[in-house]
Amino acid sequence: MTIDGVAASGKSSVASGVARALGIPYVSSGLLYRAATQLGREAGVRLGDAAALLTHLRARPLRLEALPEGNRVWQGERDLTDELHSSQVDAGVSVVAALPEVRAWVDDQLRALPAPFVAEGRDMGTNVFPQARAKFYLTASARVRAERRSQERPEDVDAVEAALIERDRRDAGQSAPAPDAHVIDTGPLTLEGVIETILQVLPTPTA
Ligand SMILES: Nc1ncnc2c1ncn2[C@@H]1O[C@H](COP(=O)(O)OP(=O)(O)OP(=O)(O)O)[C@@H](O)[C@H]1O
Ligand SMILES: Nc1ccn([C@@H]2O[C@H](COP(=O)(O)O)[C@@H](O)[C@H]2O)c(=O)n1
Repeated sequence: MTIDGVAASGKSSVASGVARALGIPYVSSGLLYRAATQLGREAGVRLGDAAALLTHLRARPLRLEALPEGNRVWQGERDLTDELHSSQVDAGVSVVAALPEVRAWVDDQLRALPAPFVAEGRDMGTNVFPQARAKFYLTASARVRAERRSQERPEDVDAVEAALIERDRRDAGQSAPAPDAHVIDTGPLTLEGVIETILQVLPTPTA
């Protein structure tokens, strides 16, 4: 199944909860875009330079570890995960994610993972796993999302809201609900409420 949605709509928290209830892993595609961005920044590669970025990424392959409590990204023995949710990465990641070559690099890694799993991101239901048996798309107002996200960032809520709106604008080309997705406004719901809503509409597995 797939869970897509706008920035900070609750995708990874919800995917983790749903996956745990189902006893399967979840995979956070955004982490791979974030890792590509962070590694490009570190190496001084211009973020819009797909060829230079991919040469750099292919020389040091990444591994996405689909832990139920939170995915982690490794490069060899180095765990990059805790560096990937900074405001600097937030600000650069949409440039990297707009590159078709980087999208193909991420999609290949996701499609190589052993099923079943819950995939979360922007285009999981539309592009990467169009055959998924259940698809969800999470939304909430920018203000609600900023109030939640500002608990996790040093910036104030207005600055967080402006950054979320800008990231949504830049991501709009690859972030849309699949025609067969259930769209859920998480604004009035608790995290547990969103997870429960999804579990209730999941189709029963057929024999
Ligand atoms: N329904 C909800 N009610 C209250 N808080 C929520 C809800 N959903 C998510 N949150 C909180 O909002 C914050 C953002 O959630 P999360 O990181 O899961 O979003 P995301 O869509 O994966 O974000 P990003 O797009 O930046 O990766 C977290 O602090 C999470 O606990
Ligand atoms: N399927 C996806 C997932 C992510 N992106 C890009 O990565 C950024 C970070 O993703 P988060 O889920 O961690 O917010 C996001 O802003 C997109 O630019 C994507 O393009 N496709």
